Amino acid sequence: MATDDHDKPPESASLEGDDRDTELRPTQSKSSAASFRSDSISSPSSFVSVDESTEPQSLVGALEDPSKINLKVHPKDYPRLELSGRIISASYCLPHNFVYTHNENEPWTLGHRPGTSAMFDSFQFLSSHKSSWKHLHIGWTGEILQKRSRKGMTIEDMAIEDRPPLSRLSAPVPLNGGPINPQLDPSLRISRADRNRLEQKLGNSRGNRMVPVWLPSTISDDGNFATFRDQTKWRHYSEHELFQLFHYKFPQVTDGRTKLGRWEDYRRMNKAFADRILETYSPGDIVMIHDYHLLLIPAMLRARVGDMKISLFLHIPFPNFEYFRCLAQRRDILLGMLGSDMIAFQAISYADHFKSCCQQLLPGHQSSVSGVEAQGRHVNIEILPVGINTETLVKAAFSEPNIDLKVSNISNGFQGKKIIVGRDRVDPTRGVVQKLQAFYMFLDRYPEWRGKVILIQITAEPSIEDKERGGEENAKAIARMVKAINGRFGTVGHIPVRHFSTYIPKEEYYALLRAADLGLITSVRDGMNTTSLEFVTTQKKNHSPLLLSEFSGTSSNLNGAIHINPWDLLRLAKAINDALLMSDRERQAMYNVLTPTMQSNSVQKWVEKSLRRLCVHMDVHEAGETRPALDIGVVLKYFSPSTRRLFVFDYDGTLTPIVEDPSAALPSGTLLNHLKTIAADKRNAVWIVSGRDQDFLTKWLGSIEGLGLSAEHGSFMKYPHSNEWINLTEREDMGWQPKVLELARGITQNVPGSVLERKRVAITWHYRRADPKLGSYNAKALTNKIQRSISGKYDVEVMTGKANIEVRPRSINKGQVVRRLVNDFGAGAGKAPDFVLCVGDDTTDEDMFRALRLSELPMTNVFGIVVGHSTKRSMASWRVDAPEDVIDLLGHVVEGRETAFPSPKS
Ligand SMILES: O=P(O)(O)OC[C@H]1O[C@H](O[C@H]2O[C@H](CO)[C@@H](O)[C@H](O)[C@H]2O)[C@H](O)[C@@H](O)[C@@H]1O
Repeated sequence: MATDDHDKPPESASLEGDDRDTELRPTQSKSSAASFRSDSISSPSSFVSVDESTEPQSLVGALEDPSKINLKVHPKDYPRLELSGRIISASYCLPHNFVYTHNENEPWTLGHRPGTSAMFDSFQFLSSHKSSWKHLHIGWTGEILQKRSRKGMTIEDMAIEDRPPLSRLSAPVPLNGGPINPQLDPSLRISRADRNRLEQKLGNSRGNRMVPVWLPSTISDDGNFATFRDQTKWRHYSEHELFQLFHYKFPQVTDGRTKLGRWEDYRRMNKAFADRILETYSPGDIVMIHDYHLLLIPAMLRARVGDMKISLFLHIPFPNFEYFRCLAQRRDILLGMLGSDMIAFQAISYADHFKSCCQQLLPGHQSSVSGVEAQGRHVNIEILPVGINTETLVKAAFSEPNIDLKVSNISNGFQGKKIIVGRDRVDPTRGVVQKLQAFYMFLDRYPEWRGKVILIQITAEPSIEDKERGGEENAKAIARMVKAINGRFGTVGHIPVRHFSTYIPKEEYYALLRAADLGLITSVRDGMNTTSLEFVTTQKKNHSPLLLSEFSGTSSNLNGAIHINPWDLLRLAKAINDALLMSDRERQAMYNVLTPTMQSNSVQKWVEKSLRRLCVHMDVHEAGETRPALDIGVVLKYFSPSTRRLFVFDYDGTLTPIVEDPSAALPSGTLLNHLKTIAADKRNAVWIVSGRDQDFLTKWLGSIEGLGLSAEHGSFMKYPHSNEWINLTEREDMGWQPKVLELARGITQNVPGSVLERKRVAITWHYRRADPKLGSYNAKALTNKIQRSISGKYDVEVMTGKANIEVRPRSINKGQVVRRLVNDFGAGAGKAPDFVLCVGDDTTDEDMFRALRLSELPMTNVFGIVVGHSTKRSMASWRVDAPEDVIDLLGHVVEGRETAFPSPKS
C-alpha cells in the first residue's frame, strides 16, 4: 500500500468488536447478509422499529451515526438503502508481526506491524462499535519469525515496540537503535495445533475477527506440519513487478524463469486468499479487497460465486497505458480486477489510466465515465482518496499529557531556527534523495538561511517491502546526501540535516509536526501520503505551510498545499525560501483553503463513503431488475412543502413517445403548457437534458423562457432566460468525427432505411426503419469498427440507444449536467434542493439517476423515475409505463393534488 508508515500502537489492530448493532438493525432476510436492497414501500415489516413522526433523515446523516438508520426513515415512502451486514476485508498482511516461540503454553507472540496505517485504521473503525457492520479481516501472517534469534535480541525487540526517543536529537547521524530486522529461519515447521492456536487467538466471540492466510511451502502427508520456506517469495511479484511499474519504474530485468516463478507464486498466493475468503463467506457478505498484492482475487471469487458483492481498492497509483502495457501479465491483471463490482482509486488520473488500459487491451470491454463494461457486467469505477484517523490524531497531538511540553522542548532546542520536517518510507519512490538535493540547492542559493534552518528528516529503516523495492541502496544514497549537506553547510554549532533512519514514537512525531515551520513532501510517485495529511491536521494552530509533490496522489486532494515538482530543484529551492518567508496572513489564508478538505478526509468518512458507493451500485445490481410503480401520493407529499425544487426531464421516450422518424417526435400542447406553468414558478428549476441538438430543442421548447436546456447528452447547456449556449466540450479533441462519419456513412449505404444524424458533437446512426436483424447486426459491426479505428487515439464513447448508436466524447454525460444543476443550488444547510424529480428512459439517463444517488441529497426527496416496462433495470427509484404517464404526473404537479391519479400499477 502506498500510504506512509508511522508508528501506530497495536490499538490500530484492535480485535475489539461489539454486537450491539443487532438491536437497531433492520431485520435481515439472511442471517449474515449485508442488506442494501431498495425494497421500500411494501415492506415496512422488514423494520423492527420505526418512528414515523421523526423527520426523514439523509442517508449521509444516517451513516454518520449508522445506528440511526433504522430509526428515522419512512419505509412506506421511498426506496431506501439499508447499510448493515458483514464485511470481509482482505489485505495483504494482518496488522501484526507474528513470532513463533515454540513454547507449549504460548506458542505465539504478536507484535505491531508498522505501515499501512490508514488501511488498518479503517479496519479498526469497521470493527468498532461505531460501525453498524460486522467485520472480518483476512490477511497473510507475513514472514513468520522465530524465537531463536540474533544474539542478544529479545522477542520484544523483534516485535518492534521499543523506539528511541526524539530527545536524542543531538545524537550523531544516523541515530542507532531503530527497529531490528526480523530474522527469518530458512525453514520453519509449525504444527496444525499451533496454527489453530493462533487462529483462536485472533478470533473474537463478538463477530469481529481476524483470519490468517497461511502460505506454507509444503504440508506433511497427514496435514499436520506445515513447512514455511523462503517466505519472502510471496512478495516478489507484487514488489518487483507491480509496485515498480505502477510507480513508473521498469522492473529489473531477470531471466524468464524467475519472472514466471514470481507470477506463479503471485497467482498461488491470490488463490490461497480466495479460498480463505470462500471458507468464511456467507451469501450477502460484502467482500472488500485491498491493494496491488491481491488483484487476481476479484475474478477468482466471481468465477465461483457469481453474485458476490466485491469491491477493490487500489492504494497505489495506476500507471498510464504506455507503462502498464509493458507488464507481461497485463491482461490477467486487468481481468482479475474486473471481477469486482466496484474498483476505487486514489485519484482521477489513476481511474482514467485503468479505464484506458481496459479499453485498449481487452477487446469488447468498453469504458465509460462511470466504469467498464466487462462481459455483461458493469464494473463501477470510483475515486475515493483514503484519509487518516483525524479524530485520534488530534486527540493524540493536542490532548496527550506532556505533548505541549514536548512541542516546546523541540522549539526551544532549535530556538531562532526554522524547522523543516519530512517523514517518509525509504523506498526510492518517496523522493528523499530529491528532497535532500533540493535542500542542498536551497542552502547554496539562499546563503542567508545557513545556520538558521534545520531539516529534520525521518526515514524509517528499510522494512522487508522496502528492501524488495530497492530501499537499502536508497538508504545509502540518502546517507551520502546527508553527509554532503552537513559537510558543506554544517558548523561546529549547527547541523543542517538531522536524519533519523528509524521509527520514532508517535507522540514525538506529532510534537515534531506541531513544532515545524514547513512540511516537505517530495515523493516522485505515491498513491496517498499520510504524512502530508497529518502535517496539515497538526498545524491547526500555527498554519505552517506544506510543500507537496505534484506526483503524490494526495496533491489532487490538497489544493491548499503548495504543489511542487521534486525534479525541478531550482524552483523547489525557491519554493522553500518563499514558504519560510510567508506572512502570518498568507499562512492563515492558505490554511483556510486546506481546512474543509481535511474535514472530509477522515478514514471513517472514507469507509462510509466507500460502502455507500458500493451499496448504491449494488442496490441497482440487486434490486434493479424491477422498479416499483410510481406512487404519485408520495411525490406530492414531498413536493408540496418544498421550496427549492429541481425538475430534470429527458426528452425522447420520456416526454414524447418513440416514433419512427426522429423529426416527428414533437412535444404535445399539454406537455408544453405543463412545462410552462412549472417553469414559471420561482421555486422550480426546470431542465430538459436530452441527446437532441440545440436546434431541435430551441425550435420546439425554446419558447418557454424559464426552461433550461441541455443538448447532446450534456455537451451544451442553456440556462433559463438566456439565449447563450455554454459549450462544455470546448477542450475536447473532435478529430474522431471525420473517421466516425466515414464509417457510419459506409454502413448507412449498406443498410436500407438507416439514417445518419449529424449533430455538432455527437454522431447518431439510426436503424429504426431498417430491417431489425440487419440493423442490430450492423450496429454491432459499426460499434466494433469505431472502437478499433479510434481506440487509444480519442477518448470517445459508443453508446447503444433505442434503435441507434451514438458516439460522443467520453468525458461528457448527462450525469455531469445533473451534478452541476444540484451544485448550482449551492452547498450547505438550507441551500441544496429539497425536492428533485428526474425522469428518463434509456441508458444515457442512467447517468442522471446514478449522479443523484451518489449526491449527498436525502433520498426521501429525490424522485428518479424510469419510463418503461416493469422488467426494466434502472438506477431510478420508481417507474412509470410510458411518456403519457409522465405528462399526467406533470398535470398533478401543476395542480398540486393527487386525487385523480390512478393507483400505482404493478
Ligand atoms: O436523450 P434523449 O432526449 O432521449 O434523446 C436520445 C436520442 O433520441 C432521438 O432518437 C430516438 O428517438 C427517435 C424519435 O422517437 C427515434 O426515431 C429513434 O429511433 C430513437 O433512437 C434522437 O434522434 C437522437 O438524436 C437522440 O440522441
